[in-house]
Amino acid sequence: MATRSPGGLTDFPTTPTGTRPVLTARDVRRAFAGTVVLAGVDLTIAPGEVVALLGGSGSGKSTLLRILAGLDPDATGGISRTGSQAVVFQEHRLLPWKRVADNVALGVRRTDAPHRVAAALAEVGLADRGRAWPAELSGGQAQRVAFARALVREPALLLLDEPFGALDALTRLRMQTLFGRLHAEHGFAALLVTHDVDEALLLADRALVLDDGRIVEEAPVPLTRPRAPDHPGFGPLRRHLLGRLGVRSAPAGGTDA
Ligand SMILES: Nc1ncnc2c1ncn2[C@@H]1O[C@H](COP(=O)(O)OP(=O)(O)OP(=O)(O)O)[C@@H](O)[C@H]1O
Repeated sequence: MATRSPGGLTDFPTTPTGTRPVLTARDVRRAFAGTVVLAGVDLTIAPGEVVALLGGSGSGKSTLLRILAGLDPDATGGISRTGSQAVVFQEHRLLPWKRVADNVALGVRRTDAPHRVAAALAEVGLADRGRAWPAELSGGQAQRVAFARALVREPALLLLDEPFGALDALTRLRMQTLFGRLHAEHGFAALLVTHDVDEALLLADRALVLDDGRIVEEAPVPLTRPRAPDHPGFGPLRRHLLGRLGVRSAPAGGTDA
């Protein structure tokens, strides 16, 4: 980020529970060749909080996530982070010339790495695939490895850019369940970029809608977990969020914006 260093952001507020946020972003702006994509975005994520970022195609979700991940030096604004973070993209981004365990080990530099890599692979249900090559995995398995590579860093914040977007419907559902379990066990915070309102309602504590370069909606999702896709509490929230996304009717399922 161009304008402020993390050390200069000590005046940023605490969360409603009084804890220090894992991420605070203030007045984030980005334009490409004179076209404004982000026109001043503010965002605070509390420890353990899952925030879904919804928005139409081209609304700037991935741009914002890349900025928050520190991958866009040309953006402006202020960003403050507490703790480590890890990113999972829609594509697994595994190195094809490294075995699965070695890919996961890229996330960790400590001397107990082999033990932690094995534990992370077990957590995503791939304890026996450490010696496999990425090309030998299904799409869903490869994405599990991407999650293991992120988990092994013990992140305070996971930044997720459509992590289930390339998977078939059944695998996607399984991965959403896995995410819910990992979140319950590890307590990381997450920013989940998604097109899918139902995915946001299934996984998030709060859903944001990005439109015209700004956060135009911030809806708490105060539903108990575990949640299922047919959760009775989804209806009004789904209709509300779809309305904010400019979608009039809200058929059950298939709610991609
Ligand atoms: N490196 C770049 N150079 C030029 N324009 C870009 C660049 N990256 C993003 N954009 C533009 O910024 C806008 C927002 O893109 P972004 O990928 O952030 O949207 P998105 O909400 O993630 O979209 P989708 O849901 O379709 O992935 C788009 O108009 C896109 O063309």
